[in-house]
Amino acid sequence: MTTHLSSPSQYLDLLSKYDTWMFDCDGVLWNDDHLIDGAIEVLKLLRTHQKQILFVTNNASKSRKTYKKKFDQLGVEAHVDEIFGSAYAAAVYISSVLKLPKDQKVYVIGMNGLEEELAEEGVAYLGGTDPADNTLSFTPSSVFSPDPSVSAVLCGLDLSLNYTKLSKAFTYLHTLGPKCHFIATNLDSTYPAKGGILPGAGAVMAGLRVASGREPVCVGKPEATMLECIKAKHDFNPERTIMVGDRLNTDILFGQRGGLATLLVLSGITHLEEVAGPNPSPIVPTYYTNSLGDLRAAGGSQNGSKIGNGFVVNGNGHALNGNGHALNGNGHVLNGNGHVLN
Ligand SMILES: C[C@H](OP(=O)(O)O)C(=O)O
Ligand SMILES: [Mg+2]
Repeated sequence: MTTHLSSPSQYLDLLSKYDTWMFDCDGVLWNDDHLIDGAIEVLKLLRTHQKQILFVTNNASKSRKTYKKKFDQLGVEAHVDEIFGSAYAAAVYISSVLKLPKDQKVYVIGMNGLEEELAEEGVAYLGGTDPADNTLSFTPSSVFSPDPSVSAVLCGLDLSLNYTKLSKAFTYLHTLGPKCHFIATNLDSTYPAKGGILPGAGAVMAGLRVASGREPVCVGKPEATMLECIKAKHDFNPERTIMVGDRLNTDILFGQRGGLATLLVLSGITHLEEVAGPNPSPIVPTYYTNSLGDLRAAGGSQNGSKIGNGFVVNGNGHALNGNGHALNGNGHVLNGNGHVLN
């Protein structure tokens, strides 16, 4: 059973319940470079309450360092060691879980964020943003001769996807068979962009999955690898940790599998009907609300200020009714001492 958050006291309750707040990025903090209204204020509110903040994104287009620049540009306080992306998770997986021998290489379908994280982890790679692979001209007669040192194919969001990359990645998977690891940064079918949605990493690698007949190992949400990367760097109590996301089959499932509470926001991929019915998803978040900005109500917003859901709140964070009387979480009118008026 999920709880729809709608009153200041419910948001306040969330603040007291959880010490560690893990945030998905696309669809929660921003859509492309368009900040979600109130996101900055809520993150500041959480930091003033000494909450542990972590960012957990499936978007493999940027490295942690490049994400830090995006946070800075958007005015969102974030520290590199708080940022976990699927590009980082993929590099750690290859170096520390697969323990790919140093003389072996990874063929990459992906962007420079993925290459930066592989390089940081000392993983040799080819493909990716190499100009020789980023060409639209292809000679179908010639199947290229694979690099004998390649023993893994890694696929992530690639805005420059083309047939050359697809055919090279396929050739490694097809000729080497099970000896060639097939790894996906994430399988998101789409991602939220300003004004709509666009094909995600899952769509980028669909052709490779069909042609090779193989399913990749996914390192991004909802899989555990990302949480293992976080645990390797940060201590936190799962029982007092909440994962905030916009996609049920990645963010919310990731939280559930990690034993975390989950808060779904409707500012990205998921629509209200998928959580409130009439035919809700079997993936049920602990809580849901319209947008991260709704949590401003937990901060004792300035008297009379509007918050998410259209509530006007007083200085104690209590919503006001049409006559300016404060209400509790159940909508009962409170007296000046916060007691319910009979
Ligand atoms: C949508 C996803 O990013 P996230 O929502 O995990 O930040 C992605 O860009 O594939
Ligand atoms: Mg998202």
